Amino acid sequence: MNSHLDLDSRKAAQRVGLASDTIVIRGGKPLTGRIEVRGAKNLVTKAMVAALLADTPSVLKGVPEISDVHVVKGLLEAHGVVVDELMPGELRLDPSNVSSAHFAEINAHAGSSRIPILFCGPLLHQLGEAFIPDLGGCRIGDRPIDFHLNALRALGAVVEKLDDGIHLTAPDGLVGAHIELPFPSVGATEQVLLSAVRAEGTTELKNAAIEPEIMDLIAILQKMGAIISVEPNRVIVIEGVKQLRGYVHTAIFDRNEAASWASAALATHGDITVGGAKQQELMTFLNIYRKVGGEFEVLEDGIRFYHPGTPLKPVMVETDVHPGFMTDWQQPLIVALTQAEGTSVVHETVYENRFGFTDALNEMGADITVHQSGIASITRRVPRRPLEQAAVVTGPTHLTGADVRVPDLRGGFSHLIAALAAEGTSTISNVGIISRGYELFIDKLEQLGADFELV
Ligand SMILES: CC(=O)N[C@H]1[C@@H](OP(=O)(O)OP(=O)(O)OC[C@H]2O[C@@H](n3ccc(=O)[nH]c3=O)[C@H](O)[C@@H]2O)O[C@H](CO)[C@@H](O)[C@@H]1O
Ligand SMILES: C=C(OP(=O)(O)O)C(=O)O
Repeated sequence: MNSHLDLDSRKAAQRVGLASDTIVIRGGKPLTGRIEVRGAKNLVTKAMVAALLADTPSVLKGVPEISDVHVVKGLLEAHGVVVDELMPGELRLDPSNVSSAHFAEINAHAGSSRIPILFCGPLLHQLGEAFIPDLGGCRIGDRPIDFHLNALRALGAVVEKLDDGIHLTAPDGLVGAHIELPFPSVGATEQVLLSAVRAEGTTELKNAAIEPEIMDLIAILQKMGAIISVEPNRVIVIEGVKQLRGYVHTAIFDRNEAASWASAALATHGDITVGGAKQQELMTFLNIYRKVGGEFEVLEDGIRFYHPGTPLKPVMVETDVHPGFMTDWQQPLIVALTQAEGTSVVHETVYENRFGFTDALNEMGADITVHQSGIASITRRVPRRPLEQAAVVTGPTHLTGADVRVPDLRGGFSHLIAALAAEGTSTISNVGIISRGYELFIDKLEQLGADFELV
């Protein structure tokens, strides 16, 4: 992360109630107990943007206390949307008085999250122009926005690059188009949905992403009055409508947070019930969890994940778009794999630089080798991508405490788990970043019996 993000992460930490940016963990104690997960970071933030498309207020339920929500709230408010918290986790978003924002106000959020790029379509519909600040999000690869901009241009937008962001106009309004994404990008699919939904005419999107969070966004847009059909083979057809109304919606649970706590249970020999987790959206994760030797029990209101006490087994994992194994799940799982008996291979096929966090794990005693150009294998299912990487994890290894600095959201969570599993004391700095996507994680660690202090 660059220093700008570090500063942002410190601000984020304060906003979500973290008194400190550094945590000292005394490891070697299993995490046990129950915690709850609420709405997904990767849906809630987009649902908040969708509210901007309506002419009446929306109510979003299950909103987690994470810093990315604060960033989007700030951007919406800068555009005149009134955001009220009706009760904890329930936001009312009123777009009745949408107006242009001062660039300084928007720019205050530069480098904080990736969500600002999704304001393009809604702002073009509401105001006829959009200023978008430079994006943030985890530095796990180049993260270009070419698919977004090409899709917007296909719909009729004119994009002008500025020194510190982009400016868009749509002189003839947005008009439906045929768009094919080079890769089923989550963000670019959402970009097309949020832009085409009020465009004139029909848009056909090929090679669309179909993550559960995208399906939830489509459900929200349908509640608002949109006509969107999800067809076979990653095709989404959007018939533009003139007007949309507000929605009332409970966000899909955060499957990435749930999978992270599941891996924490395995890595620490623990037993964690994740309230709010559901089986269907985690099916691919649960298969790998079972292959590694982790046990789980699907409950009415959550899933219990636990280490059965028998040795863990190595696995081969290929990250992929949905319904594949999500790229955001590999980092915490790799900590558990350091305890498996044998050699695991994790192929990262979505991002080109997502194993930086393994350096700190090696400092703690793990045996992980990253192959920057990936590894070919005849047993591979996911086609090789030019920029992919692979991590070879040999276990079991004895982890001992170390001083580490959080590099990004998921990598940071994996450092927390490693420190909790390790013998001795670890000092982890820059933990504010973890608040981007893990609601009240300090409280949850406390609930699960972790031995730590904030300094
Ligand atoms: C806020 C949010 O929802 N973040 C998620 C979203 O990120 P995000 O929406 O940014 O991820 P994408 O699916 O767009 O990115 C996938 C791949 O496509 C590439 N790409 C993307 C857009 C583009 O214009 N050009 C391009 O080349 C990216 O560099 C990456 O290699 O999906 C990712 C993949 O499931 C998750 O890891 C992130 O947690
Ligand atoms: C990469 C992630 O998020 P973002 O796209 O918000 O950076 C993530 O959630 O792991």
